[in-house]
Parts: sequence; structure tokens; C-alpha cells
Amino acid sequence: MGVEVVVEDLSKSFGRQTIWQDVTLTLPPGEISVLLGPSGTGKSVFLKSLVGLLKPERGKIVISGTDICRCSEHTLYEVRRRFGVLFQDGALFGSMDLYDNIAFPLREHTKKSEAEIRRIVLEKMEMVGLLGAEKKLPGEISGGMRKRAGLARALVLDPEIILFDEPDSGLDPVRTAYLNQLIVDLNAQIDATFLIVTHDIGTARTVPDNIGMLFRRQLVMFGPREVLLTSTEPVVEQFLNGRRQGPIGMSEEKDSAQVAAELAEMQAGGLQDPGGPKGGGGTGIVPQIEPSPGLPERKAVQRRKDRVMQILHTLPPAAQDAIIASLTEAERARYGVFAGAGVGRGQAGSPPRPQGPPPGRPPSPAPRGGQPPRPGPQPPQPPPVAQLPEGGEWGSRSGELPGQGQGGQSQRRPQDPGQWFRRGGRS
Ligand SMILES: Nc1ncnc2c1ncn2[C@@H]1O[C@H](COP(=O)(O)OP(=O)(O)OP(=O)(O)O)[C@@H](O)[C@H]1O
Repeated sequence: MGVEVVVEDLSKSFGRQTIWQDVTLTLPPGEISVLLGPSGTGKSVFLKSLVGLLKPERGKIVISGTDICRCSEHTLYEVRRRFGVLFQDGALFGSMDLYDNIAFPLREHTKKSEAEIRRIVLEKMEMVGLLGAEKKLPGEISGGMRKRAGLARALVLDPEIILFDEPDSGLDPVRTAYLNQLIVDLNAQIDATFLIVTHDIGTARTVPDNIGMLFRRQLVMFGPREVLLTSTEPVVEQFLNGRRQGPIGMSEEKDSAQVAAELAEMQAGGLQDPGGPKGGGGTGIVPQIEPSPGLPERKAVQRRKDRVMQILHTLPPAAQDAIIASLTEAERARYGVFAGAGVGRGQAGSPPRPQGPPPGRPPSPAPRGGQPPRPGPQPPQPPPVAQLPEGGEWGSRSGELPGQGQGGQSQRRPQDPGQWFRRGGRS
């Protein structure tokens, strides 16, 4: 299973140019997260920092207890082997055929026999739909196939974390849709932690469990997809709708008077933006892509439900509503949120508010940098121990997440659940 990646107060500059500062977030194990942001906001720099190719000046990146900003070169090398990275162009060697390209990390980093290498290479090529293309050179295949080959190569060392740098760049919408399905299918099969940097709004709306956004050297938000997809934060709304009106300008930012005037005019219905974002925009919840028929369910889905229900009370109302509405009746009962039991906002059809915690159970802490808890009914708590899938209660001595008990690798959960939802920065 994938590992958790904990980023704390991370800051990166080049000389006097601050790229971003005080970035704090946690990539939950096995979940798919997307990082958005206007061009030049440092998304690629963030990916390179995660994999230890760039050294941030301040802060921590903790993976299985190791802070890779402070560890030895040898330890960093070991941690890096746990990553797979899909670079924008696949980063293939032009003179090698696809088979040799994909076999390269195995030949470089392991002592496996050629027979074993062959078995692994063909297995990964089959996973990405490239079986039969072993002898092709990168220059002889389409951009989509090159990305698939790059992905197969990223998979050969069985990574626990996979970073995707704009996997959809240069692809047409149909190829992008296939690649997005492939990403979800791979996650279902290997349960690794995925982080995708993209500009494609369709990808951002349909693939991830979590979305983050960088803007003006800050992480504006990071949290469950429902938070950003229902957000009224101007910069998030503008980006997800691909509009010209809003805080994001041609050269990154606009002056605040212009932003205010545009937003006022838009609210009055005066401004039209005939263009549309790549990948189709719009806010609101759209269904997440599910694994293809015949594949296992994504294990992260249940873990995420348990996790998100624990922080539900820290999320904005619209996100709470969307999350509760996505639960089945049985799940609502399990998590202690019942139809008609909450106060709601008095609107017909509005989803129920969560009920209070079971007696004796204190509410979870509010997130650092997050919104204050909503007044009124108390948040739901994780299911009683007897109902947890396995692995014990939150905060138990084992420190494991529900569902990660026996068999799986033990993962520390973040000490601060608020790192799973951050709202900060300026917009
Ligand atoms: N090695 C480096 N040395 C100096 N500056 C760098 C270096 N790498 C990146 N930068 C600068 O960091 C800033 C952020 O770059 P980055 O490529 O991470 O942005 P991005 O958000 O990924 O952009 P895009 O969406 O266009 O790919 C840019 O101003 C870039 O010039």
C-alpha cells in the first residue's frame, strides 16, 4: 500500500525569488491527490522537492518517519526508490526501444535476472496497454503511448508513491480520458499514493480524492475534492471555471480593485466569458471515475470515507452536504449521520447535519489554518471500534489508519487531522 507523505511548513526559493512558502499538507496513503495552480506557481518545483531533487530551505517532508529535507544522501537514495515519477514527456531514452526503456530502472537498481526483468516489464506493459509495442522506439509512437511507456517505467520498481507531472499535457481530450481511466485503474491495482500536477480541469474534477491549489506563493487550499469543487473562494472558482474574471491574471495576479470590479460586474450578469477551460470546467460535484469493470475496488475509498468523516465538522457547509449526500443509508447509520436528524439550513431537500459524537468522545481538533467548526450540532466521530474495518480506533497506540491493520504496512496517521484540510493563503 502507498505511504503517507507529510509536508510541514515547506518553503522554497531560488535566490531572492520565493516560489512558495509555509506549505503544509498530508497526502493520505493510497489516495489520489491533484495539485492545481496557474503556470509558474511552482507545482513542478513542489514535485521535485518531494522526490528530493530540490532542497527547500525550510520545513519538512516526512515519509515513514524520515524527513527527506534533512537525511543523508544514502537515506535519500533509499527513500527515492519508493517513488515512481511520470515526467511530462515520459522522459524516455530516444535510442532505446520501449522494452529497454522500461527495463532500465530494473537493470540499474536491482540484481534481477533477465528472465525476471522480462516478466516484470511485460507485466507493466500490459497494465498500461502497451503489450506488443516492445520493439518500438519513442520517436515512432504517439504522445499518449510515450506517456504510457513512461508510466510503465515508473511502475517497475513497485513504487509506493507516484508523482505525475502534467500527464495530460499535449494529449487530446479522448486520450486524456483514457489516461485518466488508466490512472484510476492503476490506483485500484497497486493502492499507491498518487499526486498529479495538472491544468486539466476535467482531470481535476473526476480523478482525485483530494485537490490542492497553489497561488501567489501560498497553498490556498488542500482538502477533500468536495471542498474545492464546492468552494466559493474566488481564486479556486476562477481556476475551476477557466474564467478570465478573478484574481488570476495573464501574468499571475491582478490588482485588487480590478478583481473587485470584475466580480461585481459578473455577479450583475454583465461579463461573459465565451471561452472554456481545457477539460470542461464548472464547480459542483461530478462523479469520480471508478475502476474499469473486472478490476478490484480502490482500497483507498473506504479509508478515505473514514478519514473524511472524522474531519467533516472542520469542512465548509457545502462540502459537508456533498459528502453526506454521497453516503448510502447504511453508511449514514454507521457514521452516525441520519436523514432528518440534523438542523440543516431549513431548506427543503438539504442533506442532514451530522449528529453529535457518542457520549464521552471529545470532538476532533480544528485544523490549523482551517475554518472554525460550524456552530450547532457536533461532528460525527469515527465509527465505534467494533465497527472499524480493522486496525483499531483513531489515535490508538498502533497509530494505524482504519483498514490498515493486519498484513499491510503500518502507517502513522498525521498528528493533526487538519493537515488533511488546509485553507490558507491570500486570494
Ligand atoms: N532550477 C531552477 N532554478 C531557478 N528557478 C527555477 C528553477 N526551477 C524552477 N524555477 C522557477 O520556479 C518557478 C516555478 O516553476 P515551476 O516549473 O515549478 O512552475 P509550474 O507551476 O510547474 O508551472 P507550469 O504550470 O507552467 O508548468 C518559475 O518561475 C521557474 O522559473
